[in-house]
Amino acid sequence: METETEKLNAAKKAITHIENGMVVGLGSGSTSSLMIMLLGELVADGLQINGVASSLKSEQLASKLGIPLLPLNQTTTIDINIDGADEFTEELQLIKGGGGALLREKILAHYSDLNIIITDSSKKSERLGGYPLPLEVIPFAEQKIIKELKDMGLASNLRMEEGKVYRTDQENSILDLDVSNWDDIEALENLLQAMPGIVETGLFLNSTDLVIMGMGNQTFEFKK
Ligand SMILES: O=C[C@H](O)[C@H](O)[C@H](O)COP(=O)(O)O
Repeated sequence: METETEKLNAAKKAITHIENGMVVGLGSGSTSSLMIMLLGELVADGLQINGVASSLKSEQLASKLGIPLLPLNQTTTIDINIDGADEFTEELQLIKGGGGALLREKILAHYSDLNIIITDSSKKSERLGGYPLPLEVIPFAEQKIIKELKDMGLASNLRMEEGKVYRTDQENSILDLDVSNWDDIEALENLLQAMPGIVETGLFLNSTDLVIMGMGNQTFEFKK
């Protein structure tokens, strides 16, 4: 219950950054869903914005609430992008993709002028790796990638859902990688990005401008 309040308070704070006429990136996950619901209320009250969704789930929720949506390719700019995270540090580095939406989320973060992350207090960490790192991989190569990662000393699990291999919005697989013993996270990102078949990683190392974290009844901000 407290976690829900923390998420909601962070979402409330984040939407104060949204102004009339903006193009708004809509993140994915439970915290982003709260933000989209609040945004839906503002739109119903007359706020004029266009959203760009980072997942089919967020797209469906936003459509249901009457938030006008644009495909990314039809935008000239995304003024603000509001999204959640699975883990963050005070250096504004993140692990994302617990809900499998990391690829589109990373694309939106790249093309946005301002990136705001909203979380509850359980997401704050001294160093990344407490949460398994999601990797979006091409199914064709998933077993090869699992083996190569194992040879690098990295254990990974193929994500499953209801007894079947989980599929992303792009019909790819997710490997959840244990990076808790890996010290140099930047070097790891470079290694993973260089492996054919890994489409994207859930490491968001340089894109975030502001993290708004709910804690109890308060919110705390971490910025660059
Ligand atoms: O793929 C999912 C996203 O990266 C989410 O933003 C992340 O998993 C956090 O989700 P939640 O707000 O539900 O904790």
